[in-house]
Amino acid sequence: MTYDTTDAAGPTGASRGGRLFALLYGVAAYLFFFATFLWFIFFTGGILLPKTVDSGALIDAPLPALVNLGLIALFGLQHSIMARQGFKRAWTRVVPKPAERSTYVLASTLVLILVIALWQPLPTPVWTVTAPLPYWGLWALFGLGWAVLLASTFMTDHFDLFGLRQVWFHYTGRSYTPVQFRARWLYRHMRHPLYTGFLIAFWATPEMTVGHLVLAAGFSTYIVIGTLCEERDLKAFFGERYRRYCAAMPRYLPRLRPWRDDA
Ligand SMILES: C[S@@+](CC[C@H](N)C(=O)[O-])C[C@H]1O[C@@H](n2cnc3c(N)ncnc32)[C@H](O)[C@@H]1O
Repeated sequence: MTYDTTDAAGPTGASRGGRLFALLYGVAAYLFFFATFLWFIFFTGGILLPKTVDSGALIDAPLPALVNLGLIALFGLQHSIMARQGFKRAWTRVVPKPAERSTYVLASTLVLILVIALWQPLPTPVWTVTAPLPYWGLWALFGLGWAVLLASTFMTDHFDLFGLRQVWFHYTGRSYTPVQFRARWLYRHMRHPLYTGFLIAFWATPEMTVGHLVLAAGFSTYIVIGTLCEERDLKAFFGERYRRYCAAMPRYLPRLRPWRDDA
């Protein structure tokens, strides 16, 4: 899982210009992702934008719900395939290793833009909450979900997750070291707080439509499948300690008593 950036010819043999280019590429991919993700939050909440989960033009396609499910499947396939070790080995013959994660981030951003742009609104109401207390409570949960998600990225390694740490190490001539197992803050109470944040944000809405339901159910299904794949990889990578963590801690719902590794 490490790659050497300290050979005699310079980090991975790359020139200073090449390393600077990789760094700028990584930063650009990160900013592009972040802006798109903010857009996705507003899209999901149906806030301010002309095209949201519940509005915008229909494209000329039969069964709009199938178009939406296809978009979510595309998102899932891109995420799952590009995260596999075999794919990474093949892919890094084309893309320099230090920029591999940034390229993943860039590809994810492009697919997310496709989801937003081609999403088919299905505005038939499923539930509508108008009483002030639950109405604002659901909006608060919506905000809480995204906040938990963002905060969780900093509880493992935000900068590694989005490829910045990799291009920075490359730029400064340091060898890459993978992020170690972490169980701090929310991760001391549950295994997947980031995914819990997603689940809360997708389902907490005072106005659930058929289109929003397809979004919430589709992405929730992907999250469950993605969790299983991720855990399989993490057990192989982190070993016995992660197995103990899985055996003791719940996946998505917090356990009050924090995790203690007594081994
Ligand atoms: C999108 S994040 C989701 C993390 C976690 N599944 C969650 O929902 O909070 C996926 C990355 O987090 C890393 N990761 C997950 N759990 C971790 C832990 N306890 N310590 C360190 N890294 C972890 C994985 O290696 C993976 O690259």
